[in-house]
Amino acid sequence: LPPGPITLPLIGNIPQIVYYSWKNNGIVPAFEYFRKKYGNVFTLWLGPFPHVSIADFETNHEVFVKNGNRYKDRFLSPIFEELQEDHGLVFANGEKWAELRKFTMVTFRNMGVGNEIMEEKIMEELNARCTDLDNDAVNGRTIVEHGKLFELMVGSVINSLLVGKRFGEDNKEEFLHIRHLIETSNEVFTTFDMIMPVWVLKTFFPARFGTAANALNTIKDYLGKEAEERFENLISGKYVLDENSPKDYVDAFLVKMQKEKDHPAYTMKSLKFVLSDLWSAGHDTTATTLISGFNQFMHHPEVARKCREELLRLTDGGSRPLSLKDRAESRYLNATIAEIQRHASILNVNFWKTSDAPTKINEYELDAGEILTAQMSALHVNEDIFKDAGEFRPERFLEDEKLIHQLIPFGIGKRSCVGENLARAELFLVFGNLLLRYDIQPHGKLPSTADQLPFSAVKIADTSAKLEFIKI
Ligand code: HEM
Repeated sequence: LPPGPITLPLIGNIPQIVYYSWKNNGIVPAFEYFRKKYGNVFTLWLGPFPHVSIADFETNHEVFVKNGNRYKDRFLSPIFEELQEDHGLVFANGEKWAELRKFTMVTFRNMGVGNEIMEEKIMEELNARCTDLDNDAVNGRTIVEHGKLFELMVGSVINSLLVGKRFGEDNKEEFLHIRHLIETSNEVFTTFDMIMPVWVLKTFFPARFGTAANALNTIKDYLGKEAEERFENLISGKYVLDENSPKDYVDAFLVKMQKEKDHPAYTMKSLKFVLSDLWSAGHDTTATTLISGFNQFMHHPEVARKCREELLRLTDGGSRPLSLKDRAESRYLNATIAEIQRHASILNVNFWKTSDAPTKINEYELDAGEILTAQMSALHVNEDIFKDAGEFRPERFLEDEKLIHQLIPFGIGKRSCVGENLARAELFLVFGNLLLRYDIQPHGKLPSTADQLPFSAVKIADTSAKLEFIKI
């Protein structure tokens, strides 16, 4: 195995991980400490299990892209293996997962490239939120809790793309209910539940196991109810599918279901799991990136100003909205979004992958079944790649145009993000058009740009401050 700290019997490197996380104030700085000491590929033992982290681009590319077929399996925690029954996209492996991943990517691509549904839905949502902001303005200023604004906006876009319904004033409660279900489920699943064998949970903690199972089923059933209704209407002839132009993800899935009647991936049960995964994986990630970005702008108004200058130039002084067609020419905005994503690096600890055959990484020969991961957050603070990594400086991507290829906020290889195209479109259109329409300033205290949960697996942005949106 690649080098790492000295391991102790049974507890492995847990004492060192805890100590260096505490000393450096977070898991990511602890990873950077280990990387500097042991190299870009290092092993940490979680109890009796070794984990190999890869924190540079070249090795990640070699392992997860060039030899990607060997690393397509996600390491699944026993409770997820039991509850997901190999359904869905995030906590599943095998042929059904591969088929659904391909279908989802093609469907999103068709929505984006073929007929621009994606851009239309994002802009419809953005325009509706801007109308609300303008209606609430007092003396041209609207005070906004930006955490809530972006959570609702992103939730609306996903819901609209998946089941064709955005959240307006009349059905905002539905959004809050979905948020509540996802938050409850996040609270229910602790590290303890993730590592315990299912028989232990079922035998000694049956109530706890029941609560976890219930939380997952409730989300799935709630998010799947629109699809269920549509399916029933389709069977009874009340709903007619347009095969050539499905209006959302559920339509596309139902078309496929009719064509592939015997395929185990295309069933109503499978659809419910997929909808739930797309919602959960696509919501917090995108909303957190938007919130982190605006928090950065409050500390770096000169960056917001430079983006605006570029956008005004591209849109003839703001006489039209920014569109995805402007992407190639928005060099400064693209560099800024890259720097926002580098700092926002959603996962402090990336999902683990297992290899299905013995492999060689650099000079190390790894057995089949070893656990590996592209440790993205560690890569994004790797000083050998991103000099002065703690600084927020979009210019770094303009000074060295190849640098952007070393940034992997959506992961790398066969398990990289399925929603990357959608997320990139959302980030570009929302950041760009809001900067074009509003001068945005802090209201009261400045939001923090630091991760609010540096000891957890997922990053959380500061949503406690308020912002002022001043129409330009
Ligand atoms: C800025 C926004 C987003 C970021 C930073 C992000 C990041 C990621 C990352 C890091 C992974 C795991 C990669 C790995 O295991 O190595 C992932 C997986 C995934 N993401 Fe995203 N994501 C974003 C938005 C979305 C959206 C909008 C959707 C869908 C609507 C989505 C759906 C998924 C799914 C389904 C997976 C699992 C893919 C698989 O295992 O095959 N994500 N994402």
